[in-house]
Amino acid sequence: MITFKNVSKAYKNHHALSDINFAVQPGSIVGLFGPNGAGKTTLINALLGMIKVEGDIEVLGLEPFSQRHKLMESVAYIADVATLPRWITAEKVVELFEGVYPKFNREKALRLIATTSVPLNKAVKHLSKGMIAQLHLSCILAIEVPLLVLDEPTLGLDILYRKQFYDMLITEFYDDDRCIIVTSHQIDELEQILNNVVILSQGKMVLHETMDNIAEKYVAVKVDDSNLEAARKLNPLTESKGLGRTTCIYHGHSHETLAPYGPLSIPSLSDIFVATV
Ligand SMILES: Nc1ncnc2c1ncn2[C@@H]1O[C@H](COP(=O)(O)OP(=O)(O)OP(=O)(O)O)[C@@H](O)[C@H]1O
Repeated sequence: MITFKNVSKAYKNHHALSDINFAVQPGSIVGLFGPNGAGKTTLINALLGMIKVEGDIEVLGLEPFSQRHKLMESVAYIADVATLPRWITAEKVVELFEGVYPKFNREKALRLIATTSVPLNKAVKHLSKGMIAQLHLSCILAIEVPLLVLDEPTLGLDILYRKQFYDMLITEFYDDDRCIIVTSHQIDELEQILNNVVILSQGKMVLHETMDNIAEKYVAVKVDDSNLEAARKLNPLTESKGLGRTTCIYHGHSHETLAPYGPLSIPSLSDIFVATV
């Protein structure tokens, strides 16, 4: 669905993206992570044809920059859920989405809104932030496009709404023919729903793996302090100190090689993030 070949973007002397290569298949839910300034928004802007870049990008068979108008018929892009015009009613928000997105399914949106506590006749400014998020989310999930791009969608929402957001994304939007790209700084919350991970650092792609490969290639070992010197000889990516034990993250060693140094586990995505960035 998406192919990036040798994609770079420079602003004056600063490389916001450097030689990015990756491909995304239908059915992918891709987590796009990176520290502040890593290039995530630039990558999304390139993907949506909002900026001109060096290299080749193909999204749904189109070249985004020159064919953006056509591409936008098949893409929904949402940054920051819970930012809707405050002066219109919830019902008018549904109309607004219908006007903006050709593939908006009004009946689905109304059905999803009916499962929330959002009253259709109330102005957005009279709804709580959580209700606004539910309203926005119900509308987003009713856009029937193959590609959904979410840039920090749950910013400012509490943990319950964030969880509900991701649950609904899977149950109400996802299927094998669609693709979701989502950026967030809350890495571990997304871990359960992703099947692909891209990590950027200083404009470079430092990791692009399926979640299955990550579970195979990365191992966390709780090493007793008495074993630490020996464990260090295997070049852990990171070490984090605990009481009497140090957790070392390794890449590319077999479980047999690492087992003598302590109990093994799959590292969390945030541990891998820290280790790679
Ligand atoms: N229009 C622009 N002009 C000049 N520099 C820019 C422009 N847009 C982005 N940059 C620079 O490119 C780099 C990548 O920025 P980008 O916004 O893509 O990062 P990000 O990963 O989305 O960061 P954050 O997590 O903070 O939103 C940054 O150093 C930024 O200052």
